[in-house]
Amino acid sequence: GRIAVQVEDNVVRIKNVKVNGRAEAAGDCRQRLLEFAFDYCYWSVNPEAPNYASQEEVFQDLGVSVLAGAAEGYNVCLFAYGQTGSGKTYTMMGTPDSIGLTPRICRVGLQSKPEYEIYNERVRDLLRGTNQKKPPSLRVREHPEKGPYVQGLSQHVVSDYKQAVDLLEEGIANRITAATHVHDASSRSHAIFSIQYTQAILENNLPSEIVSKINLVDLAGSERADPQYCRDRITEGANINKSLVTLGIVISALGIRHAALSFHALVLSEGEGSQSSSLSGIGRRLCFIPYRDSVLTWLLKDSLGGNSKTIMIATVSPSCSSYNETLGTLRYAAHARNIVNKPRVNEDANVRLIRDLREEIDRLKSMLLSFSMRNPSPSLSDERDSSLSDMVLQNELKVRFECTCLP
Ligand SMILES: Nc1ncnc2c1ncn2[C@@H]1O[C@H](COP(=O)(O)OP(=O)(O)OP(=O)(O)O)[C@@H](O)[C@H]1O
Repeated sequence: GRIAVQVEDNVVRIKNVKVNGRAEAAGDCRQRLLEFAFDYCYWSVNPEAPNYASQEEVFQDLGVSVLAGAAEGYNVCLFAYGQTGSGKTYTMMGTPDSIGLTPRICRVGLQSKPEYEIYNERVRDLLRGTNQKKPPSLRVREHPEKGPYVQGLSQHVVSDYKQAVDLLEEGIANRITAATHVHDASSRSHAIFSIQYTQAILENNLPSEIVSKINLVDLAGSERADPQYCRDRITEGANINKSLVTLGIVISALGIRHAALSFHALVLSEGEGSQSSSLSGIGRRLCFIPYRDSVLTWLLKDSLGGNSKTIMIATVSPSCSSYNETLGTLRYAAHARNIVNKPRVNEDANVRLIRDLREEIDRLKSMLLSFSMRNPSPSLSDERDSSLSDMVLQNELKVRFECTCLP
């Protein structure tokens, strides 16, 4: 078809087909070009074009920041969303001649690698190595601190790139088989590659570990995530892809919540406290985030408004014939930009405790020193001295005990 999309720097423009092609009617104020700005925009239609973006360029912009975030100790999530055939799998996995983000990220270093898919709200382990025709579905549970996780998912330790890529290929092969078992195309399932990135470090001469999680998500085609679906429709029919609809609702709700909180902060700064507190109460009620309405959003809870640095890749077809889908995807992505996450470094709890206790010991020791300098007579300072010395001793014992608990 004709090309309806243009990319210039970080702006995507789409020709409004409802206006273009018609003579400009008097009083028709609809825009001929609809514009969306993002952090990065890539054009990959024609390799000869001067602004053609290669897989390497996308990796340098996005993959490197995923690895940098994980190295700093943050959880990171990168997910691809878009219409069927628009290039999600190409971007996330690539082809043998043009490898995508996931194998490039694996190249740099990883420790263990569960891989699973969500199909029709059921989670299946793609690396269990079972010959069963229909692999069993796994349960999703929620840990009070670590968040949602898949119970019983297999973990695979890898020591080099080849092992990682072999696992990746096994998972992709199983994903297709699993989907055909239930008479549907591969794009009807979401694949999540979860990498546990573990760094062994020495902090203050103590061995410690920083564990961060990288989730690389190749979603099913978004054409079912019609914006006209309302929450009630989710419960209708077993074949509706609940996950993508809920993802859309979660993204919108998070955007609204952020806008409501920003408005609340603005009103507060203008000194209208009582009015603003009732407003924030309404905002909270209106902005309930239905993460648990689908397995996908439940598992990605941290990546959407939680403890994670998250990148959303929206893939679109440049063709006029995909106008509605492309516009829908760009609008979803524009909503997703409003989400504010709260990432924090996953510090080893024992190491943090030891650091606090050591700081306390130093503080008590300096108190002891200044006290004995101010009171040179031993009889005066004896009592105070001994209680401070006791505290120092107790803390030193605690530090020794915590050190023995470290891995
Ligand atoms: N930027 C690109 N350059 C070259 N080929 C591409 C590009 N994007 C996609 N393709 C090719 O187009 C076809 C469809 O892409 P892909 O499988 O990645 O779509 P998808 O969005 O994952 O679809 P589905 O939702 O059905 O899984 C593939 O053959 C892929 O190799």
